[in-house]
Amino acid sequence: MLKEGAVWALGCMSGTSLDGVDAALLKTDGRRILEFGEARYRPYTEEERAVIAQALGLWPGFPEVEAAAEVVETAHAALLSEFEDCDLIGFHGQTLAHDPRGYGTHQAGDGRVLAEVLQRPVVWDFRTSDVEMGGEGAPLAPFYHFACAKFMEAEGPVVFLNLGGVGNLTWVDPAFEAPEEEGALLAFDTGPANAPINDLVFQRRGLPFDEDGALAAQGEVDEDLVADFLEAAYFYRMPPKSLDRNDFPDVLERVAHLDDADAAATLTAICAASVARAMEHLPSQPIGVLVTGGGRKNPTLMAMLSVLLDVPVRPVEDAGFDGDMLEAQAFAFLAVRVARGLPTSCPNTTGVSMAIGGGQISAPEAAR
Ligand SMILES: Nc1ncnc2c1ncn2[C@@H]1O[C@H](COP(=O)(O)OP(=O)(O)OP(=O)(O)O)[C@@H](O)[C@H]1O
Ligand SMILES: CC(=O)N[C@H]1[C@@H]2OC[C@@H](O2)[C@@H](O)[C@@H]1O[C@H](C)C(=O)O
Repeated sequence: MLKEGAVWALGCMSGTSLDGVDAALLKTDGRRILEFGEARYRPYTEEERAVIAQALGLWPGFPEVEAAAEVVETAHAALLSEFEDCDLIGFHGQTLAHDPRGYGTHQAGDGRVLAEVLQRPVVWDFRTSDVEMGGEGAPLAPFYHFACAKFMEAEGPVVFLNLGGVGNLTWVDPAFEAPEEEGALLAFDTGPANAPINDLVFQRRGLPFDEDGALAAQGEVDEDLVADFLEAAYFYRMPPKSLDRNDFPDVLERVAHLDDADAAATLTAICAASVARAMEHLPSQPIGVLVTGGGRKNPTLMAMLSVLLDVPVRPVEDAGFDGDMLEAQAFAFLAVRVARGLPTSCPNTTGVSMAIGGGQISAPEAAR
């Protein structure tokens, strides 16, 4: 179905912080990054965000989930139709609930709908088969991080740290040759990242996030509270492991007695400390940590990470990448891998029993 060699894939991601949809074009053969293309962002309107938020934690069958799926499909169709052309679309959708050891994982949005609207083949539902095969279903960006490490010609193991609503990291050793699933990677979710900070400043100040970490910078960290938080069982589990956005439901209650600035500082420190704890699991010390996702724009968080980690902490821009679009590019890359029958996860990235390729491919009816 897909032509041979390198193709232009359009990847899109609607992340756990519910801010909007990122979409980016990537030229790739599913193994290497050949060229970066146009990228665009479409924020959700307040109404759209509210519809999605209503469905968080719910599973298919609830009317809230159907309503959220419609919002997700409409927003993606509007954004993706602004792009000139592509060979294939990688559509992540919006995670509403993630419980790999229980109910499974669910990303709202139907790839078949997008294939019809956009008249392009769409790869979607990337996580289900990994969970069915015993994996965590997340994180899935690691195979793309491997390609990024090769692209930047990293001189040793590097860590890609994504600070979105939830944090996740990939340790990758670019010295390995493909097949990369045989040891070049270790990946897992680190802990809560921006989601609790956003929730706090929204509750207390009606703001969407702590811009530039300004509020946290004025506060004092309650170190006992941070240490106590890190006693949660999740931080003692060996990776691979993954989180749902709401896996720490009491995190805001824990800071309820603190004033706004101290609470923001303490939640920011919880994010940094959980990353530091995660680094203890790595096979070897990386030469640096490259930070992607919105958290890299929070100088207070970046400063805390620099203090806690023994290696340089830099935004991915320092290595030539676009930290707002890395995840969208990852799903472009993964879409091509799915179409080519290449694996998208392996035991060291999701804990799946063997390297497997997830995802469904839906072609528009006229092309079938
Ligand atoms: N200037 C800034 N100062 C502080 N925080 C910021 C800034 N810009 C973005 N952020 C934070 O980054 C968040 C968005 O990050 P991002 O877009 O990486 O999340 P996401 O992709 O939805 O999440 P995930 O990777 O978990 O799916 C915002 O909600 C906010 O908390
Ligand atoms: C289930 C799910 O959607 N997980 C997301 C979420 O957001 C960050 C972290 O938790 C990561 O595990 C994952 O996203 C990235 C893109 C991934 O799969 O690599």
